[in-house]
Amino acid sequence: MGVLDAVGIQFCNECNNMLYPREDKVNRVLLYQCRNCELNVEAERPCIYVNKLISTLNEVKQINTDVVMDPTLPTTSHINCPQCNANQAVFFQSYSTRKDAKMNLFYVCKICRYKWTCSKSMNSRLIAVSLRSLKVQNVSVVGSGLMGAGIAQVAAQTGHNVVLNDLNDAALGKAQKGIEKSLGRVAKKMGDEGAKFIEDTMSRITFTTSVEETAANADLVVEAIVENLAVKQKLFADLEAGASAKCILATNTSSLPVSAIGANLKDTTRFGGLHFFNPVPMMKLLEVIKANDTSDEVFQAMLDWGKAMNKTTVKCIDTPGFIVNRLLVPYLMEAIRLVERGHATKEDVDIAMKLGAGHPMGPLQLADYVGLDTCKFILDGWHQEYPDEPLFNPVETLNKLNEEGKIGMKSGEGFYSYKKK
Ligand SMILES: CCCCCCC[C@H](O)CC(=O)SCCNC(=O)CCNC(=O)[C@H](O)C(C)(C)COP(=O)([O-])OP(=O)([O-])OC[C@H]1O[C@@H](n2cnc3c(N)ncnc32)[C@H](O)[C@@H]1OP(=O)([O-])[O-]
Ligand SMILES: NC(=O)c1ccc[n+]([C@@H]2O[C@H](COP(=O)([O-])OP(=O)(O)OC[C@H]3O[C@@H](n4cnc5c(N)ncnc54)[C@H](O)[C@@H]3O)[C@@H](O)[C@H]2O)c1
Repeated sequence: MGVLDAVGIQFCNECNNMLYPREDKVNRVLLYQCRNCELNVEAERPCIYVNKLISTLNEVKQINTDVVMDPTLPTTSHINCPQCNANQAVFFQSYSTRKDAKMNLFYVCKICRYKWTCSKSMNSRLIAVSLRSLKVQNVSVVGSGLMGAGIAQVAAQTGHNVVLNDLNDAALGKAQKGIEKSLGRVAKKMGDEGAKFIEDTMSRITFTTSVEETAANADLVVEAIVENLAVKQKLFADLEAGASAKCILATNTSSLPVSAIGANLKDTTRFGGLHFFNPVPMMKLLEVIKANDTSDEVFQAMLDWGKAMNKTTVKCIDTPGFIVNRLLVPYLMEAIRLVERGHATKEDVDIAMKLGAGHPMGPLQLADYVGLDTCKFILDGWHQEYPDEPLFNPVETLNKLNEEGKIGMKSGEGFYSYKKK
């Protein structure tokens, strides 16, 4: 872009008009001020990017695609990119000196950086939605394993500032490599913009072993550590001690009661469940769980954040397995029982469910993918809790494979072998 005056564009929370940056010279801080109402707020960051546009026929060409990194700009998930179809675009209004010029909105895709414009017809709704989702900007993720790394990656991809926490540097190093690898798979579909996309995304993630640093500036903390009630409860006590009063605390548990995990918090209204699916970058669903005390405001903010993460959200109360796992656990276990009874081979069960029910993986493949240790852990827990429910009865083959250390893809063998030949 040529040499243009610097102006950050943000929209007013009160009346949806544009906010203008202004320097408070006495206190030396950057402010955003509305020219329509009284709103006058301190900018979250003392920095604005250049995205002023000259209203000419070539407006779109003049947009600097670096605006996707501008933390002051809203992001919409309600419009799909005409080039790559992703629904994560930053948007802003045109600046025009001509009286007769229509007000246009300009979009830049956060994924492939395609630039486009369209008229302002739908913008009130768009802006309202985006402002709500912007409430959560700083996301901390605790546990950098399979799920935590994926959640951190998607949060960073969608423009959040992310802190990723684990117990030691070895775990964080592994997570970093995993995220880079996954981003590489996404980026290879982006052509020339791919390398920059990886760099930008990685630059938004801070890796730490400090719980204090994890809690300090977070608007939302998502916990994805080991599936153990006491360990999770202790972590949340530590997080609550270091987090701001309005920080939302959420668990990604697969099988434990959400309310029990948050039971010892001083403020249980800010706590709920955010259940992601593996692999997080690919799976489009997020289950949002209202625990016993989750406030309506917190629940809405979690739903909004799910959209900002580019996931489709479904709501569920705090019931075992929520929606997906309540149906998936019996289904996977019934598939194993069917093979145990000798009614069909494991290969045929998997083919049948792929081709006959349209599933991307058959149930035994999926059990291997999830991990047979995880499957057993969930089943045993539910069997203990609900001994009269035959769907949760122990499954012999599952126990045997676990005893043999064949716990699925991650160990190289489960129902199938994944060893490189
Ligand atoms: C007792 C029971 C216990 C239940 C436990 C429940 C656990 C939990 O609570 C709930 C769950 O999560 S339940 C589990 C819920 N999960 C399910 O149900 C999963 C069901 N499975 C699926 O949806 C598909 O098989 C996959 C999406 C996994 C793979 O897709 P595919 O087509 O079969 O095979 P492909 O050839 O490999 O990949 C194709 C392309 O996809 C892309 N890509 C893939 N992974 C990526 C990543 N990590 N990053 C980035 N990109 C990734 C990539 O572009 C790749 O191309 P490339 O050229 O290779 O780079
Ligand atoms: N694997 C799945 O398919 C899946 C899907 C949805 C939800 N979940 C849930 O997500 C959570 C994590 O599962 P995962 O598969 O990512 O596990 P994982 O074993 O891959 O990762 C867990 C990570 O948490 C770290 N950790 C343990 N205690 C910690 C602590 N006190 N502080 C910081 N880090 C700690 C471990 O070092 C490890 O890196 C579990 O609650 C699980 O039920 C798993």
